[in-house]
Amino acid sequence: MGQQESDCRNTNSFGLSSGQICPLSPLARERLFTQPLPLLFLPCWCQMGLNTVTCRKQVIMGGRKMPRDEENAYGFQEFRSALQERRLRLLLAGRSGTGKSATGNSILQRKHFLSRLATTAVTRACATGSCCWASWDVEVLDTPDLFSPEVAQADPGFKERGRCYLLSAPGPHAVLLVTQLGRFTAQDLQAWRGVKALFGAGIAAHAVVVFTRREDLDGGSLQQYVRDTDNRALRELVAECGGRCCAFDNRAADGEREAQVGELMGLVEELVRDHGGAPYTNDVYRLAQTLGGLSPEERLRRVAERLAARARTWPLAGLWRWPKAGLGTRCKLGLAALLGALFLLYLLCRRRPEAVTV
Ligand SMILES: Nc1nc2c(ncn2[C@@H]2O[C@H](COP(=O)(O)OP(=O)(O)OP(=O)(O)O)[C@@H](O)[C@H]2O)c(=O)[nH]1
Repeated sequence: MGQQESDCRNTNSFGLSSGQICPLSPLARERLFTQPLPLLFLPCWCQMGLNTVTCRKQVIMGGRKMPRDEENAYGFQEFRSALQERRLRLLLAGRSGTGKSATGNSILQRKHFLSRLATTAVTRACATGSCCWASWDVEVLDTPDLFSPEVAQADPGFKERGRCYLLSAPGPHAVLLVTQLGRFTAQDLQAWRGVKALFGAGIAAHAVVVFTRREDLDGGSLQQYVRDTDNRALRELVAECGGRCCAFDNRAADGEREAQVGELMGLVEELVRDHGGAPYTNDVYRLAQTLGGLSPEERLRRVAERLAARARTWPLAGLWRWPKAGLGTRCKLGLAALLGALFLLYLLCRRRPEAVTV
C-alpha cells in the first residue's frame, strides 16, 4: 500500500460533523445495572457464559454472518455506511514519553505533533491530524497524559478527557496503545488500565499494541519477542488486545516508515472489517452524538458532566469489569459459586411474615 500524503480534512471541530448516527436503544448492560438485585452477580454470570450480553456475537443478517460488538449501538445499515464512509479514526494512547506523537507523525508522514525527548510530558492537550491512506481518510488523535492516576489532579473537571471524547466522536476505529520495546513497565500497565477506565473494558476489542524503538529488535521478529518475553503483563496485554501488535522505528528513513505504517494499517483494516466497519462506541460517545446542535462549550460541559458521573459510579463499573481483570478461571468460578451460595442463603434466611391467626 502506498500512502498519498495530503490534508484530506481540517481538524475535527469536536468531531461531531462527521458520520453522525443517532443512538439506538441503551445497552442491555446499562439497563441491567439499573436493576439492584442482580448487580452483585452480574460479573460472575457474565464470565460463566450465563449472560451473553457482553460477549461478541456473530449474528446472522440477510444470510450473512456479521460480527457484532455489545458496545455498539449501530444496526446493520449503519455498519455498511461506516464502511462506505472510508474514514478511520485512530486514537493514540499510552504513558508519557513512549513515542505517541512520533508514531502519529509517522502515520501522517509529516511532523505534525510536537515530539521530543523530555523529562516531563510534552503533549499537553489533545490534538488531531489527518491524512489519506490508500482509499481511507485517516484521522489521528494524539493525547496528553489522560491515562495515569495523576489525571485526577491534572484534569479535575474532566475537560481534557471530554475533549478527547469529542475529538474522537463518534468513536475511534482503533486505539493504538503505544509502548516502548523492552520497557513495558508498571506505568504502561497503569496507562492501559486508565484507557479502559476512560473508555470501558470493551475498548480492548479495538486496541492495537504499537511498540516504538523497533530498531532494538535488530531485525528480529516482534511476534517471537512477544512470545518469548518473561514480562507476563506484556504477554497478557497483547493477548487481551487479540494479539494485534506491530512495531515502529519512528526515526527510520521514509520508505521504511511507510512500510511500518502499511503493517499497522493492515491490522487496523482487519479490525475494522471484524467490526463490520463500526467504530468503538459507548454511552458517552452516544451522548456526544445527540449534542450536535449545541455550542462546542456546551457539548464539552455535557460530556465532562457525564464523565464525572461515570467516575462517581466507578466502583460499580469496576465490579462489572472484575471478571476480566485477570483472575484465573477457577478462581472466578469459585467466587461466582460462593456469591450464588450466599445469595441462596440470604433468600432462605429471610424472615417470612408471621402467619396470621384469627
Ligand atoms: N530511537 C527511537 N526514538 C523514538 C522512537 N519513537 C519515539 N522516539 C523518541 O522518544 C522521545 C519521546 O517521543 P514523543 O513522541 O514525544 O513521546 P510521547 O509519548 O508523545 O510523549 P508525551 O507527549 O510527553 O506524552 C522523542 O525523543 C522521540 O524522538 C523510535 O521508534 N525510536
